Amino acid sequence: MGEKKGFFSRLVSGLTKTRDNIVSGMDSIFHGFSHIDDDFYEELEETLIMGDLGVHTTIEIIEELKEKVKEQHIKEPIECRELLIDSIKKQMDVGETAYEFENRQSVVFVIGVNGVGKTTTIGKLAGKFHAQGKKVILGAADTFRAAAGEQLKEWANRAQVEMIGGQEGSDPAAVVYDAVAAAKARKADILLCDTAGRLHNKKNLMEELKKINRVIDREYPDAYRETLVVLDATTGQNALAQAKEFNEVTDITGVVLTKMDGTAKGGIAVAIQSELGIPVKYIGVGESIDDLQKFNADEFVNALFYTNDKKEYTEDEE
Ligand SMILES: Nc1nc2c(ncn2[C@@H]2O[C@H](COP(=O)(O)OP(=O)(O)OP(=O)(O)O)[C@@H](O)[C@H]2O)c(=O)[nH]1
Repeated sequence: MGEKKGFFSRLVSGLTKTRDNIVSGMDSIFHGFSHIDDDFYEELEETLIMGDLGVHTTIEIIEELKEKVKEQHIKEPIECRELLIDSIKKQMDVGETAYEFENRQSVVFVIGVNGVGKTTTIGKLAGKFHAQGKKVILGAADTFRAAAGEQLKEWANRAQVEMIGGQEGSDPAAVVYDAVAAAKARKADILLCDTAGRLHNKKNLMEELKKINRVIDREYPDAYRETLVVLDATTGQNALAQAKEFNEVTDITGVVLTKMDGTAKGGIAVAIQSELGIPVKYIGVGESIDDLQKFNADEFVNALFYTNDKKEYTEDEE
């Protein structure tokens, strides 16, 4: 394995396509227009929407830009660049992102539809926490899909953590009950539960999550709760729609955005934080166990727009 690059430079290289999609388009508008007019705003708007920032967020960003241009008597299109960057950061502001569950005795529910990278993400999280010396248990409560348990077991082995459950067709709440018993018996720090992600039947999903929650209320009341929804960044607006639907079913405390390596649709991170007010807590940047990073909105925007700035950010856990 090659030497690990710093967080910032890895982000910079991983976001190449997203940058090409959003920033290059914007920069050619800034340079292509000689003055600020309606066409200029329209083209910018189109670029941001095409860049997956979301219609609602884009409109707010453009409105804010128009106000600032007026207030500050700005004449040159290029002067809008910094204003736009600030505005995107402001849209993404969801306050400080809490990772309390990492340092408390906790139960983490991981939800997401098939194929988004849920199992991989759980494996990566388990590997990360295990490497930090934490005791981790995996609860294989996605019992609906055939082979989900086996796949999770492979990740449990890779991360060197114990997995409970995994039998296709068993009751998810029963798996969680067993996993909680194991977590208590082994004094686990973090219980990571793979939970189902069937969105086509929201009512059932809601009931299932409620039932699982009741088990935890009863059996493990002191455990800190975290609910992460896993979304595939390459699906763009579809990921945003999924997040909205899951948020109607349960209280999501964070998003994991997978496949950020090499996608042109990384702008979806802006839409998620802006339109849902939910922090993206981690991003997946590859298929192997250490390809998961904590997400920081300001650094993300900086990595998109200030590519020449090769600051080496290092994550404390790395
Ligand atoms: N490039 C890249 N691929 C990823 C990432 N995360 C997951 N994948 C790949 O995406 C595919 C689907 O991942 P899974 O973890 O199996 O997805 P899942 O959501 O658990 O899907 P089911 O098991 O079908 O429910 C696999 O080939 C993973 O290797 C990532 O961050 N980057």
